[in-house]
Amino acid sequence: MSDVPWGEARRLARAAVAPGELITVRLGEALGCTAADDLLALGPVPHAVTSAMDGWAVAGAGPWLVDESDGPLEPGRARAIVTGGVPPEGTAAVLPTERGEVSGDRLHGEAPPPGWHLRPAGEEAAPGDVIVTAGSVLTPARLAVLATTGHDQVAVRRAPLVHLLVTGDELVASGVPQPGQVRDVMTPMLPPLLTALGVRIAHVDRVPDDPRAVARAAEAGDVDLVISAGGTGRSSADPIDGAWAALDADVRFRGVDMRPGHPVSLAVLPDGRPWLALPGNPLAAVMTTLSLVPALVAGHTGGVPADPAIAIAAATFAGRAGTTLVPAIHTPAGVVPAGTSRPHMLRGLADAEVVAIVPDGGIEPGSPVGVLPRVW
Ligand SMILES: Nc1nc2c(c(=O)[nH]1)N[C@H]1C(S)=C(S)[C@@H](COP(=O)(O)OP(=O)(O)OC[C@H]3O[C@@H](n4cnc5c(N)ncnc54)[C@H](O)[C@@H]3O)O[C@H]1N2
Ligand code: MOO
Repeated sequence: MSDVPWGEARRLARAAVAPGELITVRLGEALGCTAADDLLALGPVPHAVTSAMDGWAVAGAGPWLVDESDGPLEPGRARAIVTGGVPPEGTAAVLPTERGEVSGDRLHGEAPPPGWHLRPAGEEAAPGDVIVTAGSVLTPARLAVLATTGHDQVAVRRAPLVHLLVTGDELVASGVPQPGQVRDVMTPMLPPLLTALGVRIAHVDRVPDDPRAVARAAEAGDVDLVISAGGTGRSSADPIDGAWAALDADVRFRGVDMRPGHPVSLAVLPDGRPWLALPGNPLAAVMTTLSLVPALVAGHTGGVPADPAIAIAAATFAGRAGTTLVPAIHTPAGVVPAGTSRPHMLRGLADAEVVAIVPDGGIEPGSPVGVLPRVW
């Protein structure tokens, strides 16, 4: 099986995941879920004409007689109003508190232009406007928009539950590693990184480099996705191939034409759960996570993985064959490589603000380049 192109790997990843269960949740429980349908405004926002200022609703020319009644406002009259208040019928404009002065029973001030500080009904949304499109992740601002337009509950799909397996007999969890040992960076780094990309971490397990142990660990756990780190190679110490063979997994790709990270592979277990196998080199694990996890999440939630943003290169980004992912930083002239970014190194990534997606042949200064936003 030869390496698949980067874009094709993202399509295959999205297609490998069946949509998750459709549920209805109250707004307070919907954060991070994905809207299953287009959501429409249930009423106009604002619901009526409202005042944008504390002050007085006025009608006709001033000075105005300050009126404390409830009925329509007659010309030559003013009535106190607060921000968001519904002005009485007949209001021509709102005079803010700081623009008027009351002496006796009269309000003095410059006549406001008609409609001043009056918000029209439905200015933000008319009933039936699509306010959140199907497939959108429900962020705090989207939940607020749903609340203002009258929603109490929404039909959603939850973020996928993930079982993370970290392989590597050489790994140690604390202290300065001795020769032959490697400090485990995946266990502290991947769960928050994956969470930022829209998954829920159900379990994190360190497993030995033994195909049967890895297969057993992957079978346990009621989750939507399995993600493993390490062991994708072909040596006897690499357990992923053996675990997939033992579980009769359907391999969708074995390797992607990307650097770093070309050994990344994807299979689907007989019970339908996809398993993304990240390579063990730490920067390769992050670059493959950034490349493919959003596509898996989109498959589960019915969303669409965001396209890379576009930045301008302010330096040469050397491209190897296929797609090269390069940690980069912003400068006033554009993005430049972050440095110290070999596949086994994380210092460049730690300082990076974006990851540049460099096509075959590289990018010259002044050219646009796709970038992925920081979640690391
Ligand atoms: N003969 C070949 N050897 C290698 C190839 C190849 O094509 N042919 N590809 C290289 C590339 S590229 C990568 S990436 C790695 C992929 O290796 P594995 O997925 O099998 O990962 P490991 O062998 O388990 O680990 C590789 C490297 O990363 C360190 N590692 C692993 N897990 C962790 C962790 N949790 N924290 C910190 N460091 C970790 C591990 O100790 C190894 O040094 O294969 C290359 N070799
Ligand atoms: O995927 Mo590997 O990083 O190119 O070390």
